[in-house]
Amino acid sequence: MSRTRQMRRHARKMRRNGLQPMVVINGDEPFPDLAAVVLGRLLWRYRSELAPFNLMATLALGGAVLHITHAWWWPYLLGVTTVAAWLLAMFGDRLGLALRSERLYGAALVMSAGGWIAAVTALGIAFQPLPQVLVGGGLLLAMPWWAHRRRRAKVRVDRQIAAWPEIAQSIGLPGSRAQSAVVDVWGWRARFALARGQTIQDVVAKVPAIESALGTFRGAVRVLPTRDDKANRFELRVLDTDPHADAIPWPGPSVSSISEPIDLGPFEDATSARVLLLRRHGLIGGVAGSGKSGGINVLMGNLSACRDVVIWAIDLKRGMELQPWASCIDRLATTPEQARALLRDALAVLEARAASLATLGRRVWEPSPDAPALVIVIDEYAELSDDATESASDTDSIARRGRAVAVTLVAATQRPTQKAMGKGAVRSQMDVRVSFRVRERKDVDLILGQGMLNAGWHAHTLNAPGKFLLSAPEHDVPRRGRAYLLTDEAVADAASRHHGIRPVLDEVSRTAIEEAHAGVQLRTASEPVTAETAEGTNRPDAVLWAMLAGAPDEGTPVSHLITGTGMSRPWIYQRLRELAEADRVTQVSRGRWRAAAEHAE
Ligand SMILES: Nc1ncnc2c1ncn2[C@@H]1O[C@H](COP(=O)(O)OP(=O)(O)OP(=O)(O)O)[C@@H](O)[C@H]1O
Repeated sequence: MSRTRQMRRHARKMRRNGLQPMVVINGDEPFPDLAAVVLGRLLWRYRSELAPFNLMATLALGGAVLHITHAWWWPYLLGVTTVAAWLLAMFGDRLGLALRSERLYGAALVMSAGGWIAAVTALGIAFQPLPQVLVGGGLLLAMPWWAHRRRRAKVRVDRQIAAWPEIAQSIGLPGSRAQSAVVDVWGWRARFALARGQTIQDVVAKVPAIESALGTFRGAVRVLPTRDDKANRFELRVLDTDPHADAIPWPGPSVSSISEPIDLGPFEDATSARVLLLRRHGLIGGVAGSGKSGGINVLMGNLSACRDVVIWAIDLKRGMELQPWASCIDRLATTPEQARALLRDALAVLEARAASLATLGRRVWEPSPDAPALVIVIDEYAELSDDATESASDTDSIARRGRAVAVTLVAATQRPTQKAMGKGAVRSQMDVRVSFRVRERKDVDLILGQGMLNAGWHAHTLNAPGKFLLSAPEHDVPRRGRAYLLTDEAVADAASRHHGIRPVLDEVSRTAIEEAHAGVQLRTASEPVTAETAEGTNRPDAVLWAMLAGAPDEGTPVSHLITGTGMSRPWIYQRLRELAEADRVTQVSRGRWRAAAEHAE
């Protein structure tokens, strides 16, 4: 056995015994052998950084050989390169190039490398200025590679994983080994296999030692069971940055359907706080300034991106909070009367849907763009129960019976006391509870449910706006989350993007509302409604018709129809479409409408 192999065996044995091997150079050992080993190690360790030089060398060698053996191949090489670059630019995301810039870089690299090798195949490696182009172009294209954040993070993780056997040895978990690792926005996570007899509890007990060995900040390491729940596996999450250190900008909607769980923001371990709202009601609580409205913005950003949800909203703070979403809200109530009418209509929808399901022999309403779920968002619920006390029985019925027919209530309030929540059972029907910071310990039980404070749900200790605890059927342990923050621009941008995809209520629900407005459905021309009589009834359809029938020759602008009826733009357009189909209204000019001549007053 050579001396080098003997030394390596010795070093391995020392490592097994928890000792660091030392390199001893003695006179007998040929120096070049050792230098080659060190060089080999360095090349391997820095292989990612050196990849551009590797590629350049491979291209030079490959080109030189091809020129000698297959010089006539150059047109094929060029063709293959062009197709490969195009495929990469179009479908590179399937190969893990998630960003457009990454795909374009990949395509540019393939095109340059392929173009160069085709040129060398045809003309030879010494043809001027091909060698200069290789070096210059290679260095230029290497810059983005060296600068790429995710690549650098991956290299760092690979090195930490490679060092794991030594770390495991020194913290008393010898024999555990890494199986896979991925880099994410906040850091990295890896799956580990444990040695015989070791348990996940052993690893949890070693978390501070792992943090020290990896050189992270305190609290950066989480140890979790793996998805398959195997007793001899664990997942290690390592955070490079504390996800809750700063406000977290909203990355955009996480859903396109109400049947998917909505991402409210990351938990401290950087996993997403995702929660399903379909067939559930939600309660959002917390003191003024704790971030409730921010939480509602995240919900609105996601709900408005769903083609199978119609959003109604009640905002008795004069629509201050929800007004920016008005273009996506099918119906927005900002006065107690409008709120009462809205809830009455929601109950009518609920009952009609229940009857329709019974007729069809179906148990639940499956939301789709043609039969959307109805989500009613109520900002500051206490104001509703103060100013519209008669609505309590409607909200109660919706809370108790809304689930099967996909009519959902989401209520925000500072303190959901029995008084603030009205007399009914609304609070007890809320399956999703989000608690932002509360003032007093006893408020925890008010928002999250009896006994939650003692079970460790300490919402009174949340220390920054937007931080929350989430209780839902799939979230039964207290974990701190931080809601994404939507700036005013993000709200305006999302509202204008989602405005065009908003669905309207289905036929069953619309008919139910119209029937609930008994006596004030759209009148025929023979029984016209005047603006005065219609206003007295506060019925949007009737007001709309009265405004159209009394419109001047140049028509009434849609903006006036919105203000007059108190309804949303989509609602107005839907009605105008229906009336136009029945030849009852005409569009005089862009955005101006009036009743058809024979119906006008
Ligand atoms: N997720 C968040 N991340 C960071 N900062 C936030 C977050 N949510 C809210 N804030 C900050 O806290 C301030 C108050 O938030 P917000 O208006 O949402 O509170 P609120 O609980 O709705 O208060 P109120 O009941 O008075 O309306 C905001 O102006 C914002 O600067």
